[in-house]
Amino acid sequence: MEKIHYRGFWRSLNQAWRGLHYVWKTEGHMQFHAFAGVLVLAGAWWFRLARWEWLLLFYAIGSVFLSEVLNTAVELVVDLVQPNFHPLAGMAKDVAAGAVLVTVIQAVIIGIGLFWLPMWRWIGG
Ligand SMILES: Nc1ncnc2c1ncn2[C@@H]1O[C@H](COP(=O)(O)OP(=O)(O)OP(=O)(O)O)[C@@H](O)[C@H]1O
Repeated sequence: MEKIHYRGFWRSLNQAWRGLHYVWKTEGHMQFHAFAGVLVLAGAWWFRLARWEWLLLFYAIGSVFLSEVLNTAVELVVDLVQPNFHPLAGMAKDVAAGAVLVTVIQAVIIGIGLFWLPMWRWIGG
């Protein structure tokens, strides 16, 4: 019984990983978000941000990744159920894209809030 649970766990993990791999391969935006995330974390290291600031950045970056993954899932389902043009299909995709925009705006606001002071000091302001 335990063994079946164990196998189920690894299979689920493998399926989730396959989903993430699909998003990475097919969504150029995801690669851009990852690149931006790495830059932001490098900035956090450079400016020696506090631990709580790192946590906030991870939260912001994770939110963007999460919304992009869910957006891709919505696009796939919409294309599956409505491959032809339909206003509702388009709106469903637009709404899902709106979720990504919300998290990106949130991340930008968090980034500005955390970085403006260290950057201001760094440029000698
Ligand atoms: N079946 C459809 N019916 C009507 N409009 C659609 C349909 N599919 C897509 N659209 C419109 O085209 C836009 C782009 O859809 P598409 O599937 O190309 O997403 P995408 O450009 O790949 O998005 P992303 O860049 O986030 O991956 C949607 O936001 C929607 O407005």
